[in-house]
Amino acid sequence: MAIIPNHLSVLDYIQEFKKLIFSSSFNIKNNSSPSPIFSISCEVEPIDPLIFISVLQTDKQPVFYWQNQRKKEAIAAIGAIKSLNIDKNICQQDKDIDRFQKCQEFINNNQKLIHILNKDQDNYQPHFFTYFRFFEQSHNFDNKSFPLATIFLPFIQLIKKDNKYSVTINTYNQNKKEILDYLKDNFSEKIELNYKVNYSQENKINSHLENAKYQGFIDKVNKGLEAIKSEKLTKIVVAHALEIKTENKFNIVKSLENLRNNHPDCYIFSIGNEDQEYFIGASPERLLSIKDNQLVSDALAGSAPRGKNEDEDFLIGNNLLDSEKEKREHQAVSNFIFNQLSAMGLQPKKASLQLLKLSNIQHLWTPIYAEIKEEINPLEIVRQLHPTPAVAGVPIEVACQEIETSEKFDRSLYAAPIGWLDLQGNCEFIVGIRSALIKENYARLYAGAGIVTGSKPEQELTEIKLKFQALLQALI
Ligand SMILES: C=C(O[C@H]1C=CC=C(C(=O)O)[C@@H]1O)C(=O)O
Repeated sequence: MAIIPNHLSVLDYIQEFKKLIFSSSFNIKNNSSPSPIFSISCEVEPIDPLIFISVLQTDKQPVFYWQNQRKKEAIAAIGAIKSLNIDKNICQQDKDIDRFQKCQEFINNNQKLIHILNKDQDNYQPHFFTYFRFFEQSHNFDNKSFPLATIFLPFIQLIKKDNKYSVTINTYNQNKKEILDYLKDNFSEKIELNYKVNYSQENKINSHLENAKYQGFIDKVNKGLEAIKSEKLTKIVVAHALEIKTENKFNIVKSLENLRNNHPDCYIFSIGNEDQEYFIGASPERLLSIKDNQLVSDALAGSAPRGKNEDEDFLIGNNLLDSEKEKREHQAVSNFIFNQLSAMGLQPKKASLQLLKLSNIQHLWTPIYAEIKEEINPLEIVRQLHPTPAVAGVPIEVACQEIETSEKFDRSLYAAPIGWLDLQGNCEFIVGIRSALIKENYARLYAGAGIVTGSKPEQELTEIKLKFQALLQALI
C-alpha cells in the first residue's frame, strides 16, 4: 500500500519523509541490541548534495559531506542509526585502547546486522563514516569538541558517482515498499523545492582573537629549526591556528559552496556533530583509498605558490621539482608511507615525483600504489599511516611531542583521518588539512608547513598565510 496521500504538499512530504526515516517508532533505543538493520537503496534524479543536507538535516544529528569535483564524486550522510564515540574518558580508563581497532570492531559487529533489501543496487551499498582527532592523548584537549574517534552508520546517505545519484536508507523498518515509494516519487525535485537560499546576510570579522598572530608561528618555526640542529629530529610540521569571531553566524552551506567553486581539485568536506559544531575544509591530500583491492596513498609535501601567468607558473613548478630542500621534505613523507605499507606485508610501488597544481598553491606529489592480497583491515592501514610526516615530522614520536609542547591550541580534527568504508573492503580517507572548526560565529582556522634544514621562517609564514587566505575567502 502506497503510504503517500495525494494531498501532501511538498513541505509535508519532506516532514513525513523525515519522520519515516528518523522516527524513533522503528528505532530500537539500545545501541547494543542485535536488531537487524534493513538497507534500501534507490537511484534518484540528480540532486546537489549540499541541498540534500540543508533540507534533510535536523538538529542534534551528525552530518558528513564530501565532494571531489574532479573525480565527479560526492557523498552526504545524515543521522546515525548506529554510532560509536570514543572519548577521552574511555581512553583514560583503559590506556591500551586502540581507537582504530575499536572502530573496526564496530564495523565488524554491525555489518552482520545489515540486510541489504535490494541487491540489484550493488554499487550503492551502505557506508560507515568515521573521523579521528590528530592526537590520541593531548593536554591541549578542548573537552567540548569532537571525540577521539567517531564512527557511524547513517540513517540516510546520498552517493554521486559520475552522473548517477543514489540514496540509501538504513532503517529498522523492513517495509521496503513504503520507503521506495517516497524515493521514487520525484524525490530530488521535492527536496530542491524545499531548499531556502539564505545568501543575503553579509558577514564581517568582528575580532581577531589572537593578536600576536604570526609572531607565535615564527617562534615555533625557529624552535623547530633548533630541534633539527640539535639532531632531535629531521623534520617537523609546525601548525598555526587563526581564531576569528564574526558578526553573524557562519553560513556553512555557503562556505562549502565557495570552497567547492574555488578548489575543484580538492576534497571539500564537512563534518557536523550533534552540538552544531562543524569541521570543514578543502583538502588536497588522500591518505588512503582502496577500490577492488587496489590501494593508493598520496605523499604530498613541498609547496610553492602558483605563478601569475603560464610561464611564471612553469618556472615555479620546475624550481619546486629541482629544489633539494623541498625534495627532502617530500621524501620524508613518501619514504614513510612506502615503509609503513611494506612493514604490513604489502609491496608498494612509488610513481614518479610530480606536481599537484591546485588553484592557489602547487605541491610535490608521489602517488603510491599497492595491491591488497590478504585480508588487512582498512582501519589498521589508517592506523599505520597516521600521522604521516606531511603533518607531523620525522621521527614521528619525537615530532609529535615537540608539536604538543610548542602548539598551544587543540589540533582537534586538523590533519587527522576523515573517511568512509563500505561493506566490501573499499574505503577512502583524506587528511583534514586546509580546514576550520566552526561553531556559530566563532571559527578556528588551521594551517601548517613542513620544516627541514634550510627552511626560512619568512617563507613558511608566506605559505601558511596563503593557506589561511584561501579559507578566509570561502568563509566570509
Ligand atoms: C600541513 C599542511 O600541509 C602539508 C601538506 C602538503 C604540503 C605541506 C608543506 O609543503 O609544508 C604540508 O606538509 C597544511 O596545509 O596544514
